[in-house]
Amino acid sequence: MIELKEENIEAVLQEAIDTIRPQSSRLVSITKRVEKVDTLAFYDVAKQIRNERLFWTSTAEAYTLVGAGSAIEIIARHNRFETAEQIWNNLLEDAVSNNPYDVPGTGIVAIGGAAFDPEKEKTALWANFEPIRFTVPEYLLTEHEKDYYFTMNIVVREDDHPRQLANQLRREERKLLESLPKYGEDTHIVGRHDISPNKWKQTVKLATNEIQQSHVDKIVLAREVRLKLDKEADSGNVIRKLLNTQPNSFIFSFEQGRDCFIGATPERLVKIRESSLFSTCLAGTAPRGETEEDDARISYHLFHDQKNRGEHDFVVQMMKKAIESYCTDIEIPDEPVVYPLKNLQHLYTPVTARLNEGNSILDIIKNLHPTPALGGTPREESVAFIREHELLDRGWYGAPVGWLDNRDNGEFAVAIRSGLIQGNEASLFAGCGVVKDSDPEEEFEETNIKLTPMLSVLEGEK
Ligand SMILES: C=C(O[C@@H]1C=C(C(=O)O)C=C[C@H]1O)C(=O)O
Ligand SMILES: [Mg+2]
Repeated sequence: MIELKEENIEAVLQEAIDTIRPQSSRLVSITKRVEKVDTLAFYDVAKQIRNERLFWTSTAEAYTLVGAGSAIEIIARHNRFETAEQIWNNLLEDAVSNNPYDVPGTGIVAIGGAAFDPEKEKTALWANFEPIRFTVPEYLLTEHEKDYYFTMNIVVREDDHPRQLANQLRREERKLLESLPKYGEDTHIVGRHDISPNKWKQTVKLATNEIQQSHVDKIVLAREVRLKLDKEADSGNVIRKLLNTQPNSFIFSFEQGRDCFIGATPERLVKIRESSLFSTCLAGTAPRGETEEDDARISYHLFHDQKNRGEHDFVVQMMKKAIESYCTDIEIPDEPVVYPLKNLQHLYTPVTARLNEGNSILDIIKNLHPTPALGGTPREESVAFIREHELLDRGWYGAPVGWLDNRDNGEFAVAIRSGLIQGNEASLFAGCGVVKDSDPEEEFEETNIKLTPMLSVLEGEK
């Protein structure tokens, strides 16, 4: 990759075009620091110029990425992680980057996600979501420690005119950066259809039988709820409400035309910064209490409950084993803590480690996904059970979503507490870890509380 230090867009484009290989194209990326921008206003106005929008925020760190349009798409079907990595590396080799800032998530950044299980038959619901897909947005806004950066990614060809391109970029930049926040209307739920609750409970029973009779220890089973809304949902407004109601979460949106996969997940899969690795084990669930006392009592119970501790421990053990092969200095506390969210609380164990050289974030995701928090343990058997018995196409639900940049930074979360919105309809998803002594009614109730965050924003609360 060529790194340029040139302020003038036209000159950067000219130089990239002058040195292009004949009959080829090349990515040019230009980053600058800008005044404070309202990230939701940027997201909102983006829909006027492109029909693809992306949003990612880590609320705990006030870190946000907002993307508009798509300069490059990385799509892979077979050997999806390796293929995506190869396309990404080839792209970077020939790209021109003009980014004077050493800030994670600026410059050439690919944002995207993957399907939970590419071997499960895909239904029409997820037609627009590939087994793996990353987008390098045409326009990217990065908020990092209260500073704002704007990146333009342009694919140039040898017969392009730098001045024309630069003029268009400046026009669209002005539009994106100078808009005022404006939100779409709230929706209300006018129809709800839980897909086959009784059959789902029978599948939980089947899973507990399987666990009791075989060497399988845990199987995560999810279900789907179909909603009808009184109007088309505005994803910017949904994001705003998730930001208001779901602290300690990763709030994400992947929108293409009428399809929008959106959610607020508390579960980090992996974060890489300067070869430090951060991950989390999150499994074991209880509701929040009505009063402080009640809440403390529930939390105490969750912490001491053998069934939940078992569910959690399978994730910790797997995580330990998985990262040992590519990390040193691994630190995992012996006991979880209780992690409170707005509608529920989880058992939570943080993981930190130092990443050995030569491992990319895509290698790690490939190794970790699915953890026993979303698949089960052992991995192959539990995923095979899900593939055979679960009554839905998970699509991107339960799978990694996030971003990586050209300086080996990146972060991925597990896409739970989420839904696929399509105009005035939506599918929400929630699952839970089934272990040997799981009770189908209780697990069903657990999925209900996990659906609450998305249900309440689609019902127009806050
Ligand atoms: C599968 C989901 O959540 C997972 C299952 C949990 C559990 O069963 O206790 C807890 C957190 C997540 O690991 C979901 O929210 O859909
Ligand atoms: Mg559970």
